[in-house]
Amino acid sequence: MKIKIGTRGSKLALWQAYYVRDRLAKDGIDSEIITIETKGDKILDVTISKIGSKGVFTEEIEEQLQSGHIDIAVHSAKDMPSSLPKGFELIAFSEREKAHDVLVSHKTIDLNQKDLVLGTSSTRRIAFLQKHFPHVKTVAVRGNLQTRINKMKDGVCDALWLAYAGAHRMEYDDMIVHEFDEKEFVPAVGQGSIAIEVFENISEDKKIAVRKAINNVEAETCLIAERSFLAVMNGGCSIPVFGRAFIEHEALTLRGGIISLDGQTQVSKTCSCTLNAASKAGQTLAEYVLDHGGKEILDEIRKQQAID
Ligand SMILES: NCc1[nH]cc(CCC(=O)O)c1CC(=O)O
Repeated sequence: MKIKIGTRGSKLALWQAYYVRDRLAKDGIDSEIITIETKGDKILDVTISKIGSKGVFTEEIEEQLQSGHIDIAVHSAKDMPSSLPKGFELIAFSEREKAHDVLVSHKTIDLNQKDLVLGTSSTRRIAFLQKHFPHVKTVAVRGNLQTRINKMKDGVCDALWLAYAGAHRMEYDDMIVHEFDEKEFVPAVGQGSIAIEVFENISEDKKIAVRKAINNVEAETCLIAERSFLAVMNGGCSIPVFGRAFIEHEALTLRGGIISLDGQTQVSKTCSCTLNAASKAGQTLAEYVLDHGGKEILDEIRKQQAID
């Protein structure tokens, strides 16, 4: 059996693809990596929230899955929309890296510093910043991590606000100058996990083998909770929705919510449930958040984004 692995061509995407290749190799499965360029890689001059459409990093890859040119696609779980086009499915989630956010810089950073500028285009991060450090400015810095680091060194910003997982995988540990507490700066749904996507035409043999080699049941259970939360919140990547589940003592805890773009209003809640109730817990949590002010925040954001 040989598995054709599709991936984006960025260094982080390739890291993830190599990780998957190595896991498959441990099970004696041969594989080949095929890189695919996506809209999200090509359009670098506007923020992702302005490109707007869901799946800017996934569409071209899904075409290759559908045509059978690749068997599986490797993604950052965080980049995956909560509902996939018909016939597509996530069949495995890798063991999770630490899910929190960090600041990466070539100099020391003091978040209380007046004229500080942070590089991020994530609405979730900008909203959290407005809430906790309203004096700090942000600037959108797009491109792969290496490009962003170079732009920062050129003076575009003082530090980049990144997922620890990406910074660590790209070996920028030495440049991590601040670690955000994930209880307050709750990560995006899926952050730190790698997801395997397939199309329904894949053979059952391949599907079982890939799942066995890659899937981590704990991560999968957490991702089921987070993604069912996201599905009900109906948030694309341009909505400041956050969600993070973890497992402790055989119970699942899920924290999730939404924050207004100006950081003034946040609706969030933490709940616990048994492991087999993960999907239901995500749904119930989202319904709670929407009913307790989340719906108004979402409507307001949609109105603003329609004007932009
Ligand atoms: N938004 C793009 C993206 N998708 C996944 C990661 C990081 C790695 C991960 O969480 O899997 C990043 C960069 C970032 O947010 O810093």
